Amino acid sequence: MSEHENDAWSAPSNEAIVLSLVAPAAAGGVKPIASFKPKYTYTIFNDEQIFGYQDLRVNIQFNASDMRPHFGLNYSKKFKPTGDTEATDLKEVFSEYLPEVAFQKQKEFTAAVEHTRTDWTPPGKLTSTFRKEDVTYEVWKGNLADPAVKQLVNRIQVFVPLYIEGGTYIDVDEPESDRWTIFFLYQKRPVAHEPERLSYVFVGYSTVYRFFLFHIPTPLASPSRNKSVDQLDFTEEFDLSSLPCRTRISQFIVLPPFQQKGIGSTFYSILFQEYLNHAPTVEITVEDPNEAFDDMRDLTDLQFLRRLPEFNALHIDTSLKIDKHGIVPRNIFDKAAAEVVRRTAKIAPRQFYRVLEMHLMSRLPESVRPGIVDPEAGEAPKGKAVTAKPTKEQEYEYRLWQLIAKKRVYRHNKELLGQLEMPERIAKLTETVENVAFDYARLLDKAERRFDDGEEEEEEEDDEEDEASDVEAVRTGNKNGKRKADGVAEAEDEEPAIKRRKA
Ligand SMILES: CC(=O)SCCNC(=O)CCNC(=O)[C@H](O)C(C)(C)COP(=O)(O)OP(=O)(O)OC[C@H]1O[C@@H](n2cnc3c(N)ncnc32)[C@H](O)[C@@H]1OP(=O)(O)O
Repeated sequence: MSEHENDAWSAPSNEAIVLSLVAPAAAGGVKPIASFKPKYTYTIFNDEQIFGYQDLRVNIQFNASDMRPHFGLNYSKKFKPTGDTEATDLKEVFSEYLPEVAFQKQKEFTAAVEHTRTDWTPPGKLTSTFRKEDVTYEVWKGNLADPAVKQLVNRIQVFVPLYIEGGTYIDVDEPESDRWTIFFLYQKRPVAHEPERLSYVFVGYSTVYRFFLFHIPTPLASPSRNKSVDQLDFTEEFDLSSLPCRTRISQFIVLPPFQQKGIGSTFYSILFQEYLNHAPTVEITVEDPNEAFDDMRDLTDLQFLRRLPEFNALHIDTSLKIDKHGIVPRNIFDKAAAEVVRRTAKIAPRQFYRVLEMHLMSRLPESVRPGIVDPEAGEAPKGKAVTAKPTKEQEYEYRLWQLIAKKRVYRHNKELLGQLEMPERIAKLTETVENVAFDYARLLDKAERRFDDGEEEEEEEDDEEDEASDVEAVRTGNKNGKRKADGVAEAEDEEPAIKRRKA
């Protein structure tokens, strides 16, 4: 087949697939509430192209409440098989991603939507309610071992490959499925033809996994955690869920129609609060976050930490004297006090110390505080007031801040650094810390704009100190992605790799 003919029968899958949330219509049948396109389809279709149809539309409808899916196809012409070439069997392709119920007849789907129980509620337990723009949202929490939770997860997992780059399905049948907690986020909106009645509309969800901690960190947060697994008496009956654990947010999705409204940030804060109050959780981590999630998390963590007086009390000790050619002092800020805040806040070390750096940077005198300047483009600082020339003391404070950042960046990239010659290292570290500062300035600017507009009122390392001086460097650096800016994308924490199994 010629390239031209091939093109005539190919459709971009990101365009051809249309997802929609539907609800019962007043006059019978179903009506769409929201329609949206996938972001990624490369794990499903080579080159994100579907072969064999003209005017193709793949309609994946979901009953907005229980998320029962329906798979439908529309096209004007289908390619007639020639030799080994035939149209992609779309039903077969999607049967790997959608549960069987999706392939029932449209009539059956419509009847099921029409007959959704009026008292239907999401599975699990209602844990939180909040309002945004006069709309009520509810967060429901359930365990994957609950069949109703499992059924709903099976229906919505298709959003993972469609919206999370590199995201994989969770194995709903794994023997220890009870280690998964699922948070469902729903909107409650009035039914069009019965305004006094409210119905549920699915907005997003998050999956959270519990890792048992085999080594209990010190100091212990409470005497009840004063056990390691070796010390437990397995002849006694005990509740495994009471063991100290690290809680990891694995997948987190807000569907496109609900994005950019502050809903994701609120949902994340609710999850975070849930585990702050959960005694066995020692640390809350996130699995392989992307940049959008990182931004949302940085701003939310910063806002949360700034509410803690002990965090606000952390400062750069400008009385410290540093020797240009000596080692970096240990206590440019009070490390012991910071560690107490970190453990109380249950934030993983790398995330906590990044947010602390960002906060300390925001407290630098304006004359030396990095602004939103692209160090590569050499732009002028955006919106930065023209300030007086910094004093020597101010410059010294800024140098101390740089040392904090350089030390952390260096430590996280030690192996790579070892491969560079000293002059190259110095240059790379300096450049990377400039990029980190640029990224912090970008985030602080967002934080200022977001938290000043009243939006929030709606809401209810190892001990080893390296002796790196500030003349050392990292190999990689990317000005916009902080993970890249910090060099190697290292794991946020260390834990047994027992979770991911593709269904
Ligand atoms: C661990 C993981 O799973 S990583 C993968 C994360 N998930 C994905 O990438 C899946 C697809 N994407 C999503 O699900 C969502 O986009 C998320 C979860 C990343 C973010 O959710 P959202 O609800 O859009 O977040 P939220 O609205 O709080 O913040 C996003 C933006 O809206 C802005 N915003 C915040 N509040 C408001 C508001 N009230 N009005 C308008 N905009 C707002 C924020 O400042 C932010 O701006 P930015 O894009 O410049 O950073």
